[in-house]
Amino acid sequence: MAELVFFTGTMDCGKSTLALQMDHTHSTRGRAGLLFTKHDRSGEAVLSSRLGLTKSALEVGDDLDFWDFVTAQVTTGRKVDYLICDEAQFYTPDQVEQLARLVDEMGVDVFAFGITADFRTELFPGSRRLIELADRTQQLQVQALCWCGKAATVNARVVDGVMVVEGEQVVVGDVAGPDGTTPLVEYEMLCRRHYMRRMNASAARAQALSPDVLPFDLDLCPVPSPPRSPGG
Ligand SMILES: Nc1ncnc2c1ncn2[C@@H]1O[C@H](COP(=O)(O)OP(=O)(O)O)[C@@H](O)[C@H]1O
Ligand SMILES: Cc1cn([C@H]2C[C@H](O)[C@@H](COP(=O)(O)O)O2)c(=O)[nH]c1=O
Repeated sequence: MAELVFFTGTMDCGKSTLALQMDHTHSTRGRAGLLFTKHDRSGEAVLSSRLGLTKSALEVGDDLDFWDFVTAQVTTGRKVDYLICDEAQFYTPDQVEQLARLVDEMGVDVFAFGITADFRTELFPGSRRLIELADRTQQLQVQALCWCGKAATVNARVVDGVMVVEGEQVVVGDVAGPDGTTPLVEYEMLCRRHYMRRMNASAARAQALSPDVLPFDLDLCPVPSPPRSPGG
């Protein structure tokens, strides 16, 4: 029975690696698949893992109709057993519905990979529809960690070193601005507590070094006595 599965987790938890592994596993058993991605950080029409593996893929534009595309392929004699859909948070809800239809009416397995929520902790529209429609939503096993050591659950956006909670929903990560310089937009995975306190790693370091927050318990931190005057 074909399935629509949504593999999810924070950024940097191994989703694209798993996407490439699943493609490998299925294709080496003679199954025919198509790979799709959208706004991969390595560029257009490529599915890349931080572990270094990359594979060419079809870039998903907002006007792509998965149903029309795949049924056209099948009509011309191409076998399509499964789809690998990376960065699926960026797909439109309509596209997610087309994927579900391919599962139900064409028996095509759809393996979708993506983050659920943006840097404001709001669901991406594509991810919301996937959660609503998937046969299974599976959390990846390798969790990213917050700087404090706890499991990270939130993708925070950091612009020029400072965590922000306002801005465009879609900004591909780890890129300099259009002029190639600033602002540098990065993402940092945080636990909820530190996200709520707006405390990413550099803010925590700055606070630890600040004299304003040095401990003020006299037993733990005695005030040094003034120097004794000679002969006094
Ligand atoms: N040099 C490395 N050695 C081992 N694992 C690495 C290395 N660099 C990144 N990783 C692992 O790669 C995973 C991120 O891979 P990727 O598939 O690109 O993530 P995602 O698609 O979820 O953003 C993380 O689990 C990270 O621990
Ligand atoms: C939180 C958040 C992320 N993005 C972008 C940044 C990356 O390009 C992708 C996630 O890719 P990954 O393979 O899971 O690392 O999403 C964004 O555009 N907006 C956000 O709020």
